Amino acid sequence: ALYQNIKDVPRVNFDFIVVGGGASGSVIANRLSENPLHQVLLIESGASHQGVLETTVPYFHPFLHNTKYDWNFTTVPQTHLNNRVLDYARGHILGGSSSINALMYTRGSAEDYDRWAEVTGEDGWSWDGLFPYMQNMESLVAPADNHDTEGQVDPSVHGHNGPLKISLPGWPLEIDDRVERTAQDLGGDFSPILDMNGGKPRGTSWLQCIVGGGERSSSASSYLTTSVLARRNLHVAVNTRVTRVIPSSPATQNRPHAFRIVEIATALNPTASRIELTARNEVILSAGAIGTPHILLHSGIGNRATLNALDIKPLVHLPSVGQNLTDHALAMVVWHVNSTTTGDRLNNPKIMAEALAEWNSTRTGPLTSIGINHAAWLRLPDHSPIWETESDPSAGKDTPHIELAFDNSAGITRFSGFFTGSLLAVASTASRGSITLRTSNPFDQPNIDPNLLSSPFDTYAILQALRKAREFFSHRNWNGYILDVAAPFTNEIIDDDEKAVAVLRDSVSHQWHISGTATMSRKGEQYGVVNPDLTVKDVVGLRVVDASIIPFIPAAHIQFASLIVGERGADLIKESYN
Ligand SMILES: Cc1cc2nc3c(=O)[nH]c(=O)nc-3n(C[C@H](O)[C@H](O)[C@H](O)COP(=O)(O)OP(=O)(O)OC[C@H]3O[C@@H](n4cnc5c(N)ncnc54)[C@H](O)[C@@H]3O)c2cc1C
Repeated sequence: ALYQNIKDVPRVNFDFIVVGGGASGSVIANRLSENPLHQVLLIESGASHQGVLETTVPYFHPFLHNTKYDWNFTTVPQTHLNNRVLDYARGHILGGSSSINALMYTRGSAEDYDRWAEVTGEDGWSWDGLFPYMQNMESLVAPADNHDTEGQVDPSVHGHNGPLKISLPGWPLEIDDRVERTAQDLGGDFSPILDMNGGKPRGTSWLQCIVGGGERSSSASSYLTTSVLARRNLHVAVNTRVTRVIPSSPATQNRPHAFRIVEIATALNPTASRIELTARNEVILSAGAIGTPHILLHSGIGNRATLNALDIKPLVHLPSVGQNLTDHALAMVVWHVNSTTTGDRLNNPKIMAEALAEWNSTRTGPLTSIGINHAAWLRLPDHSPIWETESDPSAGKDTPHIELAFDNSAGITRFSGFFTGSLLAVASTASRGSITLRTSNPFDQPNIDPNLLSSPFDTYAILQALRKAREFFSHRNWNGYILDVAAPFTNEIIDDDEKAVAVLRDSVSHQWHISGTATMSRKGEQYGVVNPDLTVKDVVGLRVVDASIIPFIPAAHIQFASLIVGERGADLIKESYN
């Protein structure tokens, strides 16, 4: 059942306590409670997703930022972005960031996951090892407009019976045909491919979205459905913050600390009284790549010296907690267009009201989409000058360095006028940042430092993404449609390395793909936070299952990766207890 307050949860002995009901945590809670003998408690700091319109209407995703459904984090000043402080949205709601994200469904390359297997020495993390979970996880369903998707997706690489609904965009854009023709005519790295999610994403293809029947398929709406919530052995408490995990038995000479107790604030404020609950088997941290290291550090699991400096008693010296933070740098370039019917027309309240009425009555129309129907995943050429000084951060030759996603509007920047352009992202990231504590109060946000564009590779790659987008939209297929490039860019700026990089440093943000802050590594390895089975190193009774454990970020939007970590993580836990 779902409880609004932890105090309402009937006192049962929980076998598993899952902290955080986000993309990964919802999967864990579902899969572990499939066994009626397992008593599972899921604790989520945010509210329930049920009845929140903005989480259901795909087009409304940006409207969830800076609301109570967002943790409303900010980064530390970004040294390589002219010291700008960036907003850092994270879902504060059941389903976590999967309830507020931009719904793009991308897996990355097979090589991305094969690299996970290589660094952990555990074949189960390879693409082939994960493939059965991909099939079990998804249902590829019809797009909202029911159009024929032949030639737009490869059904053989997708699942058809899983909880997560994915589909092709259900609202055609006036640029679709030009995008397709331009990819074909330019060829080379832009060449069309059937499905970016088949393991070899390089090229241009139709985007898949985490949408079914015109609605968002968050991990809450897909894995925590009414019937799952009705399981007698699954207890979900929302509006409940975990502050720490606490040793249930102290370390001795031959036995490490056991961390099976969670400390919980009885209300969402720092002075609220705390209660403790104990898991018979395990506590599973799924609080996301900010929340999980935050909890670990407050629990005394982290770098001994920095914990001491904050007067937090260090219990387990794991200096990698909070390190290795990886995100994708993101920018956008748009052109004015000779049209008044781009996605920007939805900024007109009357047109928006009509679109909402359509969505309400039939779950069709523009609001079923995110306004992006295609993406291109490109590599920098082998002869690129960057290789003289920088090594290749990608997982291999089938793995892209940059992403362009073609938007028939000014996208999330939403200035007035009519536009078409592209998101620009560094898909294989070289920069690394960190999460560290500011204070010993678990209610204070940590220092979040994605350290964007700290690597010359990332800076070079986002510049090349900008130029590739210009190349794409300069093709004659766009004659008569594309007009001038919009501010802050001009053609002169795009052509000039120094000027373009200066503008990028003023406009780049992150792609909300924070990961890697409790990374997995081989058993016995010096660095890393969790073992390949996701148990926390040097303790018992505690695992991490969320985007924190990702050792190298895939060249993709990473909800897929977070879900697959949840699916395999659940299986690893089941193996230990069945
Ligand atoms: C704005 C935005 C846009 C994005 N766009 C895309 C996209 O288009 N495609 C894509 O694939 N990915 C996208 N992502 C990324 C994707 O959503 C995340 O990578 C993924 O959700 C991470 O999963 P997670 O389980 O690690 O963390 P989350 O999904 O963030 O879940 C963590 C959960 O833990 C809870 N929690 C944290 N701390 C505590 C605590 N102390 N006590 C109790 N509960 C706690 C949180 O409230 C949250 O529910 C986007 C993310 C955002 C924020």
